[in-house]
Amino acid sequence: MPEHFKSGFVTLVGRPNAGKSTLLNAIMGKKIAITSNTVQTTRHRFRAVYTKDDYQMIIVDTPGLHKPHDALGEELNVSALKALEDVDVVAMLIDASKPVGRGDEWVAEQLRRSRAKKICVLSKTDLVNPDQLSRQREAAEKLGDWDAMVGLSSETGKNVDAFIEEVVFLLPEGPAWFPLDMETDQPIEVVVAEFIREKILRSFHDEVPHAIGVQVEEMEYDRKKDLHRIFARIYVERDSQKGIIIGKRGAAIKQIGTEAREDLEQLLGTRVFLDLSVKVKKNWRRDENQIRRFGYGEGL
Ligand SMILES: Nc1nc2c(ncn2[C@@H]2O[C@H](COP(=O)(O)OP(=O)(O)OP(=O)(O)O)[C@@H](O)[C@H]2O)c(=O)[nH]1
Repeated sequence: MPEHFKSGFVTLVGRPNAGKSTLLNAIMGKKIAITSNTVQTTRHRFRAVYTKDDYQMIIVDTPGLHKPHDALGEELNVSALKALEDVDVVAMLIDASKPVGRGDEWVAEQLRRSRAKKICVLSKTDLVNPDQLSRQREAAEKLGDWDAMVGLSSETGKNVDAFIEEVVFLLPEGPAWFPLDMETDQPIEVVVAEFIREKILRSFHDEVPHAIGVQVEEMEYDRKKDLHRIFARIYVERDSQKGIIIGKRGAAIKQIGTEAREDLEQLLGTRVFLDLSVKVKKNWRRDENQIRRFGYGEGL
């Protein structure tokens, strides 16, 4: 290990949809976290490990802070607030294309309790012009006492390196906390289930928004065929939602399967056989045990 190796924990916070998961993927240079336009996509407190010759950055992606409506919502809030404790750097993302509002102020207020170094990230700069960006910068400066401020686009990659440099600058010296070749602390089954859930969120938007949970029931690798066989179950809360997910003559679920398989083949680096089934489980979101079984919220 080089003499001045740096290492530490970084957490990404911000209103739902601010672009936290997309930034995490941009840093990692590959898709690890799922993203979608549906707010509150992220249900896990998820760690990604980014290691280079002279530093290791452990990025904690948190479910967005928001007002809880049900048990799942409460779990997510607890995750988000916990993520602020015991980290070295907090990066607060503010969507450059949306007016700074009460939601951002509330998140910034929560940050004051944290002793971590603070970076303000103006995200999605590809969506605004320079004037809009500088107005946003002024509004963001008023929100907190920042150690650094970066405007970036995870979509185009602009300034993602500059953000990484700022984080590394603020990290303390220390040894690597995780194996050098490790990229995430999630069991592979959880990552696979999340990739499937992403496709459902993207296909249906608001029709079955948060009522779905995905669990991998079985996953095996066939070495001879270089093929993963994955059996996953999609849980919904109502019969009508089951009908929507399956679609006319199974068309919708087939489409989800095709899209998920493409991503999974990239993730796993093998061919994938994917079997999806749908099951109704009434009110699972009010059932803390079921939320933990899925591994959502703080259950991990
Ligand atoms: N144009 C543009 N869109 C972006 C950028 N970053 C994220 N997005 C989009 O913004 C939406 C939300 O991004 P996410 O990364 O899922 O946001 P999040 O903050 O993790 O969301 P939650 O899980 O709800 O907390 C997605 O549709 C992304 O594609 C960016 O740099 N430019």
